[in-house]
Amino acid sequence: MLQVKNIEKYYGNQNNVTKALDRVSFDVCDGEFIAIMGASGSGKTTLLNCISTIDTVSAGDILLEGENIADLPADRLARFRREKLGFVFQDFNLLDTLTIEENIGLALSLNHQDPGKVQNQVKAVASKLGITDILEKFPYQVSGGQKQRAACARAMVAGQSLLLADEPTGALDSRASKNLLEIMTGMNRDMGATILMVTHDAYSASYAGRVLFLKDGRIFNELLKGQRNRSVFYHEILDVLALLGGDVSDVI
Ligand SMILES: Nc1ncnc2c1ncn2[C@@H]1O[C@H](COP(=O)(O)OP(=O)(O)OP(=O)(O)O)[C@@H](O)[C@H]1O
Repeated sequence: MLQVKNIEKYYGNQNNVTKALDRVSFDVCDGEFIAIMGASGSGKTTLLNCISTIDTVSAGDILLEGENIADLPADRLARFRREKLGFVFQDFNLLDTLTIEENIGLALSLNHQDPGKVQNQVKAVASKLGITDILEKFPYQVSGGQKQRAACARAMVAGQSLLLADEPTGALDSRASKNLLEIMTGMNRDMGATILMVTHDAYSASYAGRVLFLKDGRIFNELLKGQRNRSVFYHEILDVLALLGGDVSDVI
C-alpha cells in the first residue's frame, strides 16, 4: 500500500543544513498497524509530513497504492489527501463551528456527495466507534476522548486508504488514551484500517503490530509483535528505547 524508498529531507540552506531524514526506506502493507518512535528531533514529524504530502522530500520516492506522490500536480493534492489519507492529530483538529456529524462528513461533502448518503456513511462509522449519541453536538460540548473518536471516524469515513496519526493520545488522560488505542486496534482488526502512528509513548506503540525506531533521521531498529501479547511487546519496546539512548524519560 505504501512504499517509502530511500527518502532524504534537508532543511535550511547551504550554510546551515539540517538532515532531518537520511535514506529512510520501509513498506506498509494493507491492513497493518505501525508505530513510529524516536526521541525528540529524530525526524518522526518530518516523515509523517512527507507521507501526508504536507512537505516534500529532498530525495527518494513515496508511493501510495503505486502512485508517486511527488508526481501529483498541486491542484490534485487536496483531493488526493481527502480521498486517500485520514488524519488524527494530538489536538483533534475538529472545526469548532461544525457539529461532530458535520466534521466527520466534511471530506465527503467537499467531494460533493449526496447529503443523504453522507449522513448514512457518517452514522455507520459513528456507530462502530460508539459516538452515535454525540453527533448533534459541537466539539466544545464533548470530551477529549470523544473528540478523538470523532477524528478517527472522520479519518476513515470516506474509505481512505491510510490513517496517519500524530501523537493521537498526547492530549488524553490514561483512561481515554487506553480507550482510543482500543478503538484504533478495533478499526485496524475489524474494519481493515491501515494505520501509521507517530508516538513518543511506548504504551501506545505496544498496540501496533510493528514498531519502527528512528534515530537521527535513520531507521535504527524495527520490532514485530508477532504472536506476543501486548505486555511482552511493551517491555521489548522499552528495551529498544534504552538501547536508543538519549533521555529515556523523553520517550516513555
Ligand atoms: N521547518 C524546519 N526547518 C528547519 N529544521 C527543521 C524543520 N522542521 C524540523 N526541523 C529539524 O529536523 C529534525 C527532525 O525534526 P522533527 O520535527 O521531524 O522531529 P520529531 O522526531 O518529530 O521531534 P518531536 O518528537 O520533538 O516532535 C530536527 O533536527 C528539527 O530541528
